[in-house]
Amino acid sequence: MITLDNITKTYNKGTVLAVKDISFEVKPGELFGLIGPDGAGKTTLFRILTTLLLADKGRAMVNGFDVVKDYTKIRNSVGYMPGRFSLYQDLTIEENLHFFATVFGTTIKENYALIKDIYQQIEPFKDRRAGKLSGGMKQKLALCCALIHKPAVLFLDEPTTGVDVVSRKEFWEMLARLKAEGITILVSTPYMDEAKLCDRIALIQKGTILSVDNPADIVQSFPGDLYAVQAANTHLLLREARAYEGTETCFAFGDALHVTFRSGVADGLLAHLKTRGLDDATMEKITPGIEDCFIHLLKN
Ligand SMILES: Nc1ncnc2c1ncn2[C@@H]1O[C@H](COP(=O)(O)OP(=O)(O)OP(=O)(O)O)[C@@H](O)[C@H]1O
Repeated sequence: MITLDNITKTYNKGTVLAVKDISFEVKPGELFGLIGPDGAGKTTLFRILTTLLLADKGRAMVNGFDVVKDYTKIRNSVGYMPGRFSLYQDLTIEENLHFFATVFGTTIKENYALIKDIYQQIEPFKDRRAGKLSGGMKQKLALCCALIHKPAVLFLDEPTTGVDVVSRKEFWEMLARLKAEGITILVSTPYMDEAKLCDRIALIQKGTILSVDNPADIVQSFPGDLYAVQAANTHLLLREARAYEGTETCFAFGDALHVTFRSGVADGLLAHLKTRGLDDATMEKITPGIEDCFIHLLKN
C-alpha cells in the first residue's frame, strides 16, 4: 500500500540531510508505526508520501500511485493528520468537518458510519470553535476531518504528542477500530510505549532506518541479558555503574539504570557498587522494551 525506495531528502540547498536512502513497505490493512525522536525525519517522510514535498532522490508509491506523477490521485485517496493542529480555529467543529467533506466532494452523511464512534464523543460541542477545544478534542476532530472522504490510507504524524495519557489510550483504540475497517495506517510517534500497539514498526534516527520488524521480534532480537539496577543515590549509581569495567551499556530509565554487560550476563557489578558505598544497590534481570532496543541499535 505504501512503498519507499531509497528516498533521500535534503533542505537548505543540500546542507541539511533530513532522510537518507529510506526504503520500507507498508502492507494493505497494516497499522505501521514510524518511531523516532524529534528531528529523526518522520514529518519529512509524511510530507513526501502525501505529495506535499518532493524527494531529492528515490521513488515512493501510495495506493499504487507514484507520489510525483499521480499526486492528484493520491490526494483523493489518502487522509493526512499533520503534527501541528491544522484545522480552522475560527470554524466550529461541525463547520470544519463540513468544509473537509465539501473539499473532497462528499458529505458528512455519506461517510458518517466511519467517523461515528469518534465524532459522537465531540458532537455535544459541535457548535464550539476549534480553537477553543481541549487537546484531546482537537485530535478527535482532526481525525474525523482526515477520515471524512473514506481514505484508503491514513497518515497520522505524531497524533498523540502533547495529549494526556487517557486520550492517548483512547486514540489507539480508535486506530484499532479503523484498522478493522481495512484502512492502512502509517502513524508516527516519539513514544516508545506506543510502538507495541503497531503491527510493524520502523525505528528511525537522524534520517536513517535502524530496523523494520514487528515489535515482538525487535524485542526478541535484543542480544544478551538486560538488568535494572537501583540505589537511592542515583547520581553516584550512574557514575559507578558506567565506570565499572564489565559494563557495556548503562542508561537511566526513570529511577533505575538499564545495564548490559560485556560478558553478556550479570557479573560482579553489585559487589563493585557495594565497595563504592552503594550498599542498598539492587539488580534484577528484566525484559527489554522497544526503547532498550532503540538504544542498542543506536550504539551499533
Ligand atoms: N523546512 C526545513 N528547512 C530546513 N531543515 C528542515 C526543514 N524541515 C525539517 N528540517 C530538518 O530536517 C530534519 C528532519 O526533520 P523532520 O521534521 O522531518 O523530523 P521529525 O522526525 O518529524 O521531527 P519533529 O517531530 O521535530 O518534526 C531535522 O534535522 C530538521 O531540523
